[in-house]
Amino acid sequence: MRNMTLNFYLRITIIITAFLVVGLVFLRNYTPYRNSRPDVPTTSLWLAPIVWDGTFDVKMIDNIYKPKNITVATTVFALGKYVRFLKDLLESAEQHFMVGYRVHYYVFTDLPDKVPAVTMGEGHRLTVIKTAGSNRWQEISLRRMELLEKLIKNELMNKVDYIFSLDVDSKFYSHWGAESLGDLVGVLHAWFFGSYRNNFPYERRPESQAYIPYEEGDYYYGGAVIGGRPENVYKLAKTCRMQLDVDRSNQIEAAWQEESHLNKYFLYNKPTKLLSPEYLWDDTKWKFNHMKVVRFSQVVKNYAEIRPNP
Ligand SMILES: CC(=O)N[C@H]1[C@@H](OP(=O)(O)OP(=O)(O)OC[C@H]2O[C@@H](n3ccc(=O)[nH]c3=O)[C@H](O)[C@@H]2O)O[C@H](CO)[C@H](O)[C@@H]1O
Ligand SMILES: [Mn+2]
Repeated sequence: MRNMTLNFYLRITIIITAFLVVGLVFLRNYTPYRNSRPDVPTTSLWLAPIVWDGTFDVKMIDNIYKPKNITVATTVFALGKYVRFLKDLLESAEQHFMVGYRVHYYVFTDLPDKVPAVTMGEGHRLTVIKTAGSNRWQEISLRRMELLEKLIKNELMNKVDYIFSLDVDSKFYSHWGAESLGDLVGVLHAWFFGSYRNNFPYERRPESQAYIPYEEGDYYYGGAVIGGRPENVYKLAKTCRMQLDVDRSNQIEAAWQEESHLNKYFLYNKPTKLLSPEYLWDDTKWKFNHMKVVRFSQVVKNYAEIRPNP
């Protein structure tokens, strides 16, 4: 008799435990309101989403964006020896970048013959734009703002839905889709994410238009990824170009060229969407636990060998 009661209580306990376990698993996996990434900030202080793996559902995102039939223009600058990065960048982009959406790459180069023939996926195409080279890498990097401004004004405005400008010395390693789209998009620089703002390498000389005082600043944004709607990217590129012009006439060049001006711009014109360092990693960097996936990364390069000047 005593054994039977014990058995009975044991069974009840097993059944209740089973219900609890199933319930907890259900809550963890199926509650749409759970915070799936408690280990990282997923919004900025102005409530712009910060895109991390686990914070979005690709299928839901595609259901929203696919019917819109959008076109994403993507600019890449490959001047001088940097043309060698095009092959890997474009081939990996064709595997991972905006697959299933219309993409129009614009490759700016002084060496059009060296642009590799890469097979484009459906709806993807590429236009080469011949551009003058320079013997200063700083000049090449910062002139991107001016050329982007012109391209948008002459070609892209009212024609494409979104724009990305990407560094060429990079490679895609994993999915980069419509979750990255927004009105104005910036990326959190891998090396400075989580760092105190007085450590950010903003331009600190008040004589420069890119100046940011130590007590200001939200994030340090990478210059390698800029995105958004054409009218917003146009305003950004034009403003940065004008600030670069003022600096030039005052014979001052910001610490990190157009990246410094971009950071100043984003301080006063907050991006509406922030991409986590998953979208701009660095192949040389040690990975933290919160980095579940690397989508796009700067490849290892020998600066002395590849750049036209030190
Ligand atoms: C990861 C990241 O955020 N990188 C930024 C950083 O250093 P980086 O070390 O990434 O700069 P970089 O040498 O890659 O130059 C930026 C880009 O300019 C182009 N280029 C440069 C030199 C050259 O000879 N030919 C050529 O085509 C190319 O598209 C390259 O990707 O700071 C730069 C400005 O100082 C830019 O803001 C970069 O975007
Ligand atoms: Mn780069």
